[in-house]
Amino acid sequence: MKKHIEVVGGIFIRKGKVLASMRGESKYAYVAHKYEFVGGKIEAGETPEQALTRELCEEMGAKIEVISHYMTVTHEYPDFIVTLQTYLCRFLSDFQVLEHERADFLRGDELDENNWAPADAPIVRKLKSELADSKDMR
Ligand SMILES: Nc1nc2c([nH]c(=O)n2[C@H]2C[C@H](O)[C@@H](COP(=O)(O)OP(=O)(O)OP(=O)(O)O)O2)c(=O)[nH]1
Repeated sequence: MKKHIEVVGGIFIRKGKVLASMRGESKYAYVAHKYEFVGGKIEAGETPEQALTRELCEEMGAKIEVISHYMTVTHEYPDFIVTLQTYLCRFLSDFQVLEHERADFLRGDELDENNWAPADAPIVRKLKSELADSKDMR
């Protein structure tokens, strides 16, 4: 049976642009050099919010506020199954790109699900349509 992992990702929107962090090399080719939401695996005993706060400190040296749940998807990869919970967040401090290959703030019209980890595609599509439609997301 495939391993099922629980992952949390933070969605940071600034001036209508979404933070997209690019993973570097990976033993799984389908996520290598793809954009993802900054975050990682939820450890035993952690809430998703606690995991996000810990991961943002580790990966970006940042303090954050978790605002609200955005969307959860479950996706089956060739080697494992991931349930990815995403939350809208905001930075309470500066941040640095410590563990990713790069990080970019992308406009809605620059969000292309093909550049993202495959599990993220439905979330990227929702963000793209909401950024196009609504001023609330800005
Ligand atoms: N962080 C993150 N991971 C994602 C996303 N989409 C997606 O498929 N994943 C996958 C890639 C990884 O295989 C897995 C997350 O594991 P990870 O390696 O980042 O977790 P971690 O930071 O706890 O790392 P580690 O302790 O295992 O080294 O989930 C996403 O948007 N954000």
